[in-house]
Amino acid sequence: MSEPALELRDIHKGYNHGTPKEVQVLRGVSLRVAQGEVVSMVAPSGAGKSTLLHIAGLLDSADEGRVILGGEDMTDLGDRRRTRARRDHVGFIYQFHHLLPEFTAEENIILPQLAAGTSQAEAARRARNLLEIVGVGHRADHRPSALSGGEQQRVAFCRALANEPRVLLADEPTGNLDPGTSETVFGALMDLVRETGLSALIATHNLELAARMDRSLRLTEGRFA
Ligand SMILES: Nc1ncnc2c1ncn2[C@@H]1O[C@H](COP(=O)(O)OP(=O)(O)OP(=O)(O)O)[C@@H](O)[C@H]1O
Repeated sequence: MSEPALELRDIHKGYNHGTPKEVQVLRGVSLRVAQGEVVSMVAPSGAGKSTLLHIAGLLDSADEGRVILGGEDMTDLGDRRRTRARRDHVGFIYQFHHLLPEFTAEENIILPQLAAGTSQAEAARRARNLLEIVGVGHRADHRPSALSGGEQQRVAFCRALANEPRVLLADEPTGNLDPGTSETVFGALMDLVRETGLSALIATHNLELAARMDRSLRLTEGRFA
C-alpha cells in the first residue's frame, strides 16, 4: 500500500490564555488520509478544527505528536524547510476567499505558480484548465470584485490547487455562502478534487456535504470519536 498523503500521530495542542490554566484543545488526534481520499471533519464550533488544520498544514506546531506528509516526517523542520514543505505539499482553502483584489481571477492563480518557479506559459495553461473544471473559465479575465461570492470561492479553490499540492486542507470552504450556492460550489470543489486525484481533509458544519465525502470524522473532546 502506498504512503498516506497525510498522517497525524497522537497530536496534542493547548493554549495558555495568559493565565496559568491551559486550555487543552487537541488531546491525542490521530488520522491517516490515503492518496486520493477525501475526508470530512465535523465538529462543534470551538472544538479545534482550525487548530488541527493549521497543524496538519504546517502553519502551527503541535505540543506533542507527529505530522507526516507524503511519507515525510515534517514535525521537526526548521522555519525555511517548513515554509518550503508547506508550499510544495499543501493547498489551503478558507471560508473567505482572500483573493488579491487588484488581479484578475487568472492572475490570482498564476501568481503562486510563478513564486514556485513555474513558467508563465505553463502557469497560465494550468490556471485556465482549473477555472474550466470549476465552471468559471469565462470569468478568467475578471477581477474578484466583478465575481459573485460563489465564483470568487471557486477561483480560490483553483488557486489552492495551482502548485499541485499533495493534500488539500479546507476550513468551512462554503461556510459563507447561502445553501443553494454552497451546494453548487461544493460540487465544483469535489469535481476539482476528483479530477486531480488529490487527497483532502475538509472541515464543515454541513452534515449533508460531509456525507458526500469518502469518510466522515467527528472531532469531540479533542479527539476523533
Ligand atoms: N491562538 C490562540 N490562542 C489562544 N486560544 C486559541 C487560539 N486559537 C484557538 N484558540 C482556542 O482553541 C479552541 C479551538 O479553536 P479553533 O479555532 O481551532 O476551533 P474551531 O473548531 O475551528 O472553531 P470554529 O468552528 O468556531 O471556527 C477555542 O477555544 C479557541 O478559543
